[in-house]
Amino acid sequence: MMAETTLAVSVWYTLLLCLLAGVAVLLTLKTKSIASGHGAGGVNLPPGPRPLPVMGNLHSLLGALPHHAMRALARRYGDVVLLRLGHVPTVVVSSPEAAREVLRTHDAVVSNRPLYVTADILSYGGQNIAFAPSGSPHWKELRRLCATELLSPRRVLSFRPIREEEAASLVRSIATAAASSSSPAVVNVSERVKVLMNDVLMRCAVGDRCPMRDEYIAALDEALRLLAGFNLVDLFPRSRLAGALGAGALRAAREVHDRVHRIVQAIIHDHASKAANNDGEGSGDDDDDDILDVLLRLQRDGGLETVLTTEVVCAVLFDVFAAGSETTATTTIWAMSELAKNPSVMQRAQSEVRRVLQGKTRVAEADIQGRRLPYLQAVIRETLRLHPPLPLILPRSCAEPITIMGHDVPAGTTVFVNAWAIGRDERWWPDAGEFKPERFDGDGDGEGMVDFSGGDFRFLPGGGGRRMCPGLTFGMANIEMALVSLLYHFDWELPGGADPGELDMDEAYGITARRKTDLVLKATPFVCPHELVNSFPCTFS
Ligand code: HEM
Repeated sequence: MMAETTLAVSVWYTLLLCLLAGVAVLLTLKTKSIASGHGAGGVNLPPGPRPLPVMGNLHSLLGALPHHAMRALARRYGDVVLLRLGHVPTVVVSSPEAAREVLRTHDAVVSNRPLYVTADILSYGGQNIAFAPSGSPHWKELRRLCATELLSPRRVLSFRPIREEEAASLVRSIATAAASSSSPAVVNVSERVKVLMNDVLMRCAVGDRCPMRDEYIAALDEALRLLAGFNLVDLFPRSRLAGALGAGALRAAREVHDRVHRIVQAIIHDHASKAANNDGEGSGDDDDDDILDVLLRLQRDGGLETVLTTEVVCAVLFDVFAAGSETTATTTIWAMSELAKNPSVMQRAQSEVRRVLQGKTRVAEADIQGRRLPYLQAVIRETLRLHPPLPLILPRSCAEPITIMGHDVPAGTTVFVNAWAIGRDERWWPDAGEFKPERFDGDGDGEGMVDFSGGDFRFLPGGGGRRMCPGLTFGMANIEMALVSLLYHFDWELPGGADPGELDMDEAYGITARRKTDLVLKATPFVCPHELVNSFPCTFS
């Protein structure tokens, strides 16, 4: 349903763009070419395609996903390309050197996000972590809280039982489905993994007891769709016509925002009354606290650089859920897709997992911690190289004029780092299009664990610099637990004897690069989950 709506919007939008292009050509308005790379007054602008009047270079992005179209432009014009998307001057960088200049050399100047009209509504006017101005005490305090409280290694560890329980429940449901059919179960892996990650994130964020969970998830899904950008009101913020034509997106953003806000307020109210019943002590044990418990405690205690109003609490919860669930589900689904497409890699990953967990009937995190599964970790990294869930990381905005690779970039320009294109570039990754986890495997013939904490600019799944993702440790723990559980308990193959090499790997349009079609695989139980050991026969090695 949502995919259909998105498609309808894109078709409508494409038609509108074509109309605008037609009008522009008919009027034959003269425009200044920026392809030469020289702007007025001897400014050395980055090269790029010639913009049309009104729409700028939007037509250059038509017919392909934005990160694909941007890679094609980089191949033609170079690693730093200037575009005008509607009214918005935009630079796209597509090499590690250029990314280093954005994320390290000019980090302080390029660390704000452009606050599009829809993002402004959905982020409570930039009061959340992802859209707050980077120099502000508010953002600094929220980032500090992420590091020390909300997403700290200790907090991530404290969510271990939630990860284990939810992964076990996924395994149980697949095993039960397999038991009820005479042949291996056909499993919609995409749907199951999305539910798993939604449930894990929801429990970590607001606890078990959220009666409005499904409604909240649906509203957040809609919010993510709107946040994908490329709405008329975002591209033409100064145009009254675009304002009128794009009023629907604005209305939808306000409506979703109100819905999310109402639900979170009710959840907060529920938490607050439970805390009151516990004499204000939350759960009583800091390690049992969910993220909302922590935020409410900090709100009560005060003494922060910023005031945690209810709006700020809602905005931070929005961040945690919206940023955390989609990225981890998308990565897990792509990892399973690549493994299904590359059976020898699947076999090697499964052998490692089954050797380490031999004799167990359920996956406990304590058994897989540390470097016990180096090949599986290499599989996750290789997945993130080929399928970074945020292919253009998140947009940055240039506060002052800067120079990138010798090109002048004016203040106010939106900057995209095409992490997807960099990860697939033969110049830095031999056999770039192939799924070869060995390149990340310190024990194999690869170069070992490439740093993915933003220090190696060939590999930027979590972005870099001061705005780098604060949730990577949390995300990786969720992804690893899901993959280990799926690989340990089941053998997987494509249904109907389909050729693995033919598996559809197309991406859908959106803020994240998810699969276009659901991943559907055949699951044959290999190790029975604990609760079902005596219920039906499983294959044991
Ligand atoms: C594999 C999992 C994940 C990936 C690949 C990922 C990727 C990213 C990327 C590329 C950015 C933009 C960074 C930049 O502009 O340089 C980002 C920002 C962010 N991520 Fe993640 N993320 C993941 C998981 C999570 C999780 C689990 C959470 C929280 C529960 C989270 C919370 C955030 C937040 C709050 C920001 C905004 C940071 C800021 O603007 O200061 N992420 N993430």
